[in-house]
Formats: sequence, C-alpha cells, structure tokens
Amino acid sequence: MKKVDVVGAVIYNEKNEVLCALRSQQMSLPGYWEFPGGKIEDNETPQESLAREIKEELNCSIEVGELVADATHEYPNVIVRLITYKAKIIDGVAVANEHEKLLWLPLNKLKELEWAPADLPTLAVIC
Ligand SMILES: Nc1nc2c([nH]c(=O)n2[C@H]2C[C@H](O)[C@@H](COP(=O)(O)OP(=O)(O)OP(=O)(O)O)O2)c(=O)[nH]1
Repeated sequence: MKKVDVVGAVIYNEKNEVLCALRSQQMSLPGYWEFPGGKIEDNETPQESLAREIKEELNCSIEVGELVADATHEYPNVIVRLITYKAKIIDGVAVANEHEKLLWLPLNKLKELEWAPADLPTLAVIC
C-alpha cells in the first residue's frame, strides 16, 4: 500500500487555543478536522515542510517548536505517518486558502470535533 510521511502543525495562540482546520470537499478525507500541514518532500526536513505548507495553506509564517507526536495510521487506501510539532505564528494571520474552515479552540474543546483518525495520538498528547 502507498505510504506517505505527513507533517502537521499544532499552532497555539496567546490564549493557548489551538488552530483546527476542516478538510474541504476538494481534499482527501473531506469533512474531517486536522492539523494543517502536508506531505514531506524528499529534499526537506519535516520542519521545512511544515513552514512551507503553512505558508501555502494559511498564508502566514510560523516558528516550529517541539515534536508532539509521531504515529502511523493505516487508512483503507493509504498508510499515513503523521509527525506533529508545536508551532506559533510569527508573521501574518491564518486564513483558509485550501481548507473549508479554520477554528481556534481551547484544549478542553478539541475532542468535540471529528478529527482525522491519524490525528488521535496527537490529541491524546495535548489534551
Ligand atoms: N495535513 C494533514 N494531513 C493529514 C492529517 N491527518 C491525516 O490523516 N492526514 C492525511 C490526509 C492525506 O491523506 C495525507 C496528506 O495530507 P495533505 O494535506 O498533503 O493532503 P492532500 O489533500 O494533498 O492529499 P492527496 O489528496 O493529494 O492524497 O495525510 C493532518 O492532521 N494534517
């Protein structure tokens, strides 16, 4: 089966809320919430991929911090290794260039959303 390495950002704001992104109908896994990010390309470190993907998807610059989780999930058609990092916005404001919706939520509300299954280990670490 196809295997992809994906990096996701757990972006905190000054109120300790986390940025949640809803996958659109044009994406795979539509209707699931995720940590914004994407596939790691061959010539990149995970941190470089993450900064690039966030610039593309959210139009802002981040500083990438510590690793949160590194876990592999087997979907029916693809195996996703999702590596997540803490991050904060250092320039600009997050806007949804590709996602259906963005939401800043406090940690105690995160589990109310329907997350992509690969994201559950990250949620278990942060809330
Ligand atoms: N960016 C991101 N992707 C995630 C998360 N959880 C999760 O299962 N994924 C999956 C969805 C995709 O199958 C894969 C790669 O993400 P991507 O953001 O590049 O997705 P994509 O729409 O370009 O993927 P594709 O349609 O080209 O296959 O990882 C997450 O929290 N963030």
